[in-house]
Amino acid sequence: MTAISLRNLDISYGDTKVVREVSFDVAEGESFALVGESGSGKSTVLKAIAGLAPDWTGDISVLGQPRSHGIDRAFSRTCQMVFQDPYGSLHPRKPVDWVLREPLRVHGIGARDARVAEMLAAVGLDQRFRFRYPHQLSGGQRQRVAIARALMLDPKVMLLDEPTSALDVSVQAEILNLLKTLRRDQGLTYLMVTHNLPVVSFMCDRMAVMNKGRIVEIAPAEALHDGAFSDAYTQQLYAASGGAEPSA
Ligand SMILES: Nc1ncnc2c1ncn2[C@@H]1O[C@H](COP(=O)(O)OP(=O)(O)OP(=O)(O)O)[C@@H](O)[C@H]1O
Repeated sequence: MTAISLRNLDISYGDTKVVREVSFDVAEGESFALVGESGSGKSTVLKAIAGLAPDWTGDISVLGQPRSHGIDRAFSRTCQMVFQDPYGSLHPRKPVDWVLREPLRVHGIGARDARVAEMLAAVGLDQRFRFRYPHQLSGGQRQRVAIARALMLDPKVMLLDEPTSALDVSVQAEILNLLKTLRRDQGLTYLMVTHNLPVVSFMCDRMAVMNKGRIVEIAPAEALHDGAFSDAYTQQLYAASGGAEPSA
């Protein structure tokens, strides 16, 4: 089954169109990367899927469910987003326990204690972390909490926006390994934005390359082993990265 389907997606901020005619499918269970230079529109595509981009046209569907404009509760149960800066999804004055329960409260779901314990364990945090505040956590621990929060509603699709680029290199590897394990154990589909080709090589099955708001090439991640890309822009990106051997 197709997990994410985008057709002719155009996205604007005011009068400026920043994403043009973007179409691709991500299969269920697949890990798919969106790569490209800064400003090419990668994060904006994720935001539109998550309902955070105000002005878009085209078709977005997740697991066969079309996305409407604005807040879509049913949609957010199946599809959750993790941001580069985990502070974005953690309330600075609330403890981890509160942060993890919040999505359940919003959706009126019970069995909260057990779910909090289960998700903390799934991201490798001990139960004592429930009572810590975001400022008492390391960057890697904050990102683990943000991932646990995203998983609280048992989503099938995760939108990952540079989930490790704000972290130290050794912590990046830990979080990438965690994401890999969670994908396998929870049967998740990933759509991941990154500018880091080694991360694509380590984490992803396929990648779409964006340049100035458009997709210029969709290729299997294996192409990163020998740089066998058909598009000139992709070849340039590959050369600029100095190759793409896995980093973790
Ligand atoms: N809230 C906003 N208002 C106006 N323009 C925006 C807004 N957010 C992004 N843009 C513009 O949209 C374009 C695409 O931005 P986007 O963040 O999607 O790029 P990106 O490829 O994810 O870049 P990066 O890798 O730097 O995050 C850029 O020109 C950016 O300046």
